[in-house]
Amino acid sequence: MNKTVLTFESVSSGYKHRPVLYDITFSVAEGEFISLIGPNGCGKSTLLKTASALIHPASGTVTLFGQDVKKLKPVQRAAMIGVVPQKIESPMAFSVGQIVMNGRISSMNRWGSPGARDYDIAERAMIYTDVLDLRDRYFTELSGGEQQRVALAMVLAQEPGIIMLDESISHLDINHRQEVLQILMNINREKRITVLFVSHDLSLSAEISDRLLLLSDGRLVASGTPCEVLQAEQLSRVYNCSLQVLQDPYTGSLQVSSAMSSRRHPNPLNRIVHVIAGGGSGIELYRRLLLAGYGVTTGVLNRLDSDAEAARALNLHAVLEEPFSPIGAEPLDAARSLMHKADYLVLGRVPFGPGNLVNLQLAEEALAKKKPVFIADGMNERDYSPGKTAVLKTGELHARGAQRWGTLNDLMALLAKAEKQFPENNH
Ligand SMILES: Nc1ncnc2c1ncn2[C@@H]1O[C@H](COP(=O)(O)OP(=O)(O)OP(=O)(O)O)[C@@H](O)[C@H]1O
Repeated sequence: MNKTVLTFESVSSGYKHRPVLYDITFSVAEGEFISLIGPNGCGKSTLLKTASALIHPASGTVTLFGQDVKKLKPVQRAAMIGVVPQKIESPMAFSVGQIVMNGRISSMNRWGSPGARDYDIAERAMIYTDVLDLRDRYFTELSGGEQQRVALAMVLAQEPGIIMLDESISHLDINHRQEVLQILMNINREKRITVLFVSHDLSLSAEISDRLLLLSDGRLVASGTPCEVLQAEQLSRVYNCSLQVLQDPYTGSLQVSSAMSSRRHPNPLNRIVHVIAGGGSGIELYRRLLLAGYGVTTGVLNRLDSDAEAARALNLHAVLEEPFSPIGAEPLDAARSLMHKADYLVLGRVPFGPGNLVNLQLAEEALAKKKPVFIADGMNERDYSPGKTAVLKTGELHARGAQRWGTLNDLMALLAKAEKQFPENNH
C-alpha cells in the first residue's frame, strides 16, 4: 500500500472576504500523477496554493506526509514540496547553475554554502532536464521553454516528495509545453515523485494522469480515473456547454471535444488524403489540405507529438500510439484502414527513426492499391533510422511511381493534377 502524501480533510479556503473552496476532501498517494481540472475561476489555483501552504484553510486540515501543513516550518515545507514557478524573476547576474543551486538552499549546511553533495544533486537535476549545457548562461537570456526546464531543474534539485505545477498561466507554445510535461512525467514515473498538476487540457490530463479531480464552483464534484471523471454529461454540466467524450478504440485514450468542433470538416471535393506526419510536419500540411477542400486522416502519430495536438484541434480522424512507444500492430492496422478509405497518401516532412519506420508500409501498400503517393523531399536529412532505411525505402517507392514534392504549393499542384488524371480514382 502506497504512503499517503497529501490529504485535504473538509477544507474550506479562499482569500480575505472571498471564500473559494468549500468542504474539499481527498487524498493523494505516493507516486500518483493527479490533475486538477475545472472551468475558469472554479478554484484550481487556490487549491494548489492551499496545498502548498501559501494560503491557510479557513476550516479543515491539510496534511503533508502525515503532518499538518500549518505546523510545518518553511524550511520543512520546502524540503517536501517543489512548486514549479511559471516565471522565475531573476536579476541579470544569475546563471542557470546558480538558479538551480537555489533549489538546494533548504538542504544546505547552516552556513548556507553548497557542499559536494549539493553540486552533485544540482548537476544531476540539470542533466535530467537537459539544461547542463546552459549552466553558465544568464537565465534572463534563455527562451521561455529553456527557462521552464531550468525551473524544473531547480525544483528537482530540491528533492521534494511532491511537485506542484499550475499550467493555467503558462505561456509556452505546444512544443515547449509538451517538453516540460514529458520531463514531469519522467520524473513521476522514474523517480516516483508525486505530481499535482493544474491543467486546462482535459484530453491531455486524461492522457498523463492516474487520477483527475474535477472542481466546480469551489467544490470537488468528481474524483477518480480519467474514465470515471470524464463523463460527457457531467462535463457538459460543469463547463456549461455541450461536450462529448470519445474513446480511441485501439488505445483506449479519451478525447474531449465540444459539439462545435465535433463537426467534421465538410470535404467539398469528396476526396480524402491520408497524411503520414509527425514532429510538427503535419501542422501546416493538414490545414492547407483542409482549406483546399480535402478530407484529411492521419496516423500513426505519437500521442504527445505536436501533430497529434494539431489533429485533435482540427478534429481529424487520427490514429495515435502511446507516448514513447514504437508503433504497434494495432494502431498500424487502424491507420491502414484509414489509408484504404483515402484517395491519396501524402508523406510529410516527418523525421524517421526505428519507432515510426513502419508507417512507410502504408505508403507501400497505397501504391500497391494504385493510390497516388506523394513524398516530401529531403529524406536524407531527416532519416535517423539505422542504415538509412527510410531513404532506401522511399527510393524504392519513387521507383514504383511515388511522386516527390518540395513546397506545399507543389503538393497542391500535384494533387490537382492527379485529380485530372485519375478522375475515377475513388476508393
Ligand atoms: N489573490 C486573490 N484575492 C482574491 N480573490 C482571488 C485571488 N486569487 C484568485 N481569486 C479569486 O478566486 C476565485 C478562484 O480563482 P482561482 O485562480 O483559484 O481559479 P482557477 O480555477 O485556477 O481559475 P483559472 O482556470 O482561470 O486559472 C476566482 O473568483 C478569483 O477571482
